[in-house]
Amino acid sequence: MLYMTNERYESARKIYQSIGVDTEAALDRLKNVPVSMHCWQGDDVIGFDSRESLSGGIQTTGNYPGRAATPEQLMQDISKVLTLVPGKKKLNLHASYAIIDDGSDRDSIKPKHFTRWVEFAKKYNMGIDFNPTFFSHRMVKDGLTLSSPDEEVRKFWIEHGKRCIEISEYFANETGQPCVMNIWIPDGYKDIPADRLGPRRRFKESLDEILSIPYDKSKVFVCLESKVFGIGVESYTVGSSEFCMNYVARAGITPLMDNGHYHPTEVVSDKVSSMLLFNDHLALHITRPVRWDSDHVVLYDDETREIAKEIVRADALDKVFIATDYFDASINRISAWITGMRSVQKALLYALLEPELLRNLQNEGRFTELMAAQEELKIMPFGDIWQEYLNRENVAADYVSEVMDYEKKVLEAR
Ligand SMILES: C[C@H](O)[C@H](O)[C@@H](O)C(=O)CO
Ligand SMILES: [Mn+2]
Repeated sequence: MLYMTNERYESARKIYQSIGVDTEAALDRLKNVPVSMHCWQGDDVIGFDSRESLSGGIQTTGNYPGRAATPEQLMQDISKVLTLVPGKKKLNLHASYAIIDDGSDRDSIKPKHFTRWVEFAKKYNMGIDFNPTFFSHRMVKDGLTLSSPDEEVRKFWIEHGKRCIEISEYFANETGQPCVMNIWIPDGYKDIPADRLGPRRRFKESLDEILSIPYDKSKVFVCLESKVFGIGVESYTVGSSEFCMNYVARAGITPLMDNGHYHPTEVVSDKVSSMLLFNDHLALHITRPVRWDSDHVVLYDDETREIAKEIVRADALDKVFIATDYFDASINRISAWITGMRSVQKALLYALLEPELLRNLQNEGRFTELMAAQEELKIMPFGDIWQEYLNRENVAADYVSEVMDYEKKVLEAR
């Protein structure tokens, strides 16, 4: 890896200054933007409660050695990742990562099943975000949870949702940071359904029941995540985009957009501005969809940059809850985490370094110059500013050798 000196930063700073961009302001802002890191990259979304195989139309492919199989191993791996990711982080947990020793099930989990996660988060000054887990469980019947025609099934999952709100509030109280609690259900049908309204009506009523419990809305931000289709659930998804957008608008909760959950030519970057005009907050799951898969490791690619640009241009870094969501078991999982987290942060830095000039060119109808300027920006000395950020955060640029060393010493011994 190339070693870059401070002189390179100084030179890059001046180049950005010449187009009206303050790199110091960008670096100061970036280090305070929380990115919520999903815990489920470390163990292929298996969790510690039911230990059932992964269901819900999502799939982790690959068999790279070293998967975290216990809470201790997962915490150990996350600790390693945290040393190699700069900036402010939150920890994003699924309910299936409860540490249970008393036979409790998902409809009866309690804050006490997460005390070790709270201790862990506090150690690293992290807030915790949370997700009820409506998959990989015996009470998923015919692929359905909150929309099931079976009342017993619905009741079970409604209780799960309620318990998760209580746990979210506990996380917020313990960490002193708000908890973003995201509801996503996998419910849907592989083939053409005979009734599309019924499941959606039942889902709506179930959500109403979950949200009927009192909770502090300044501490817990309940979100609803839509999806277009899942693996084996190709024809009909109960929690479609239209359903979720209408529901959040009516219930006053927060929309969550996962950029792997739309038709392949739709882009979330184009949706951010519309959502921000009508919502106080917007939550994002940043991922990288590839053909049928919604969950490849996030890269520093065009769409990730475009999403970041839209957030920054709208001056919405305080309104958008940014989280990662992907899982890859075909490569070193620690590296997958770091690559994805750093990619989001690089995209945010790129966005923070965008000159105001671009907007002016658009408003003045100078589209030829706008296109040329956007192309030129791509070859600005961005890498030197990123390197400076890593230096200031005391994080090594070359994470791969550290990860390989960890693989040899820790992962291979599992
Ligand atoms: C673990 C899931 O990926 C996650 O909770 C959900 O957000 C999703 O994106 C399902 O496709
Ligand atoms: Mn998601």
